[in-house]
Amino acid sequence: MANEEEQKNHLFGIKDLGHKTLLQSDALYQYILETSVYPREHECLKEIRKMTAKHPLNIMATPADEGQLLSMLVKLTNSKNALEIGVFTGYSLLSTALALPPDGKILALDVNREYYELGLPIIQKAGVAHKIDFREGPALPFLDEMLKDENKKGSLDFVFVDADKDNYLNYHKRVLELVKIGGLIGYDNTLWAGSVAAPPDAPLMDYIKPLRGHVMELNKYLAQDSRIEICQLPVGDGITLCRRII
Ligand SMILES: C[S@@+](CC[C@H](N)C(=O)[O-])C[C@H]1O[C@@H](n2cnc3c(N)ncnc32)[C@H](O)[C@@H]1O
Repeated sequence: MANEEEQKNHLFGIKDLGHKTLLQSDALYQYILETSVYPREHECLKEIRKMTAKHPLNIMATPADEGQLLSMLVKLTNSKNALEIGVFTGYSLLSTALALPPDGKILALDVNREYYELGLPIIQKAGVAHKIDFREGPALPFLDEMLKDENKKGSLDFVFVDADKDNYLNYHKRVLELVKIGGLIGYDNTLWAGSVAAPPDAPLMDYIKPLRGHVMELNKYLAQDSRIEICQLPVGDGITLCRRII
């Protein structure tokens, strides 16, 4: 029978992991979803989530707790002009669009319009399609075009990047010029299924392996970039929030 100190340590996961952590099990994650996320999830977000769950690439979808975080961040920052890179069927896009004020705008970039069109009827039903400017194509050249317009520099309040991980550093260089001082950028998947902390020779899934180095390089870069303040959260697959300070 464990003594009181051991029981306390076990409860908080300190004994097993050597540090404080909350998410010790899938059951705890389900608890968060069922207690704090799903009861407050907009009906149309539920609909996109359930429709996307049937898609063969459903692993790409932004999870509902992360959508809730994005919504909170958009509101806390009083964001009006947003950008999303990597739309898929639109869960994070709809979360953001719903959180923006009635005259808010979000530019949404994705190489694949077909994914977006799966969620579009639901976005229209939610009454926020007028806030969205969707553009099909690779994001980098689009950002380069935007940067040619001096008026676009510093024009964004909020950016969410959730696309090709090997381009995140390229996105960072550009997006940091497009976001205003005090604006927020969220980079998704910065824990990359936990692989960033795995030993170099650990067996990794095929889609994880080739991009792990890029995610680790991004994390190092963001940590030393004096133009931003950062906060890496273990929500979803890891999201690093960057606030532009200069
Ligand atoms: C992880 S999914 C995005 C998930 C989405 N945020 C959600 O809420 O479900 C990544 C998306 O990035 C898009 N993508 C990949 N490479 C891209 C690129 N170079 N430019 C723009 N979009 C890209 C893919 O088509 C895919 O829809």
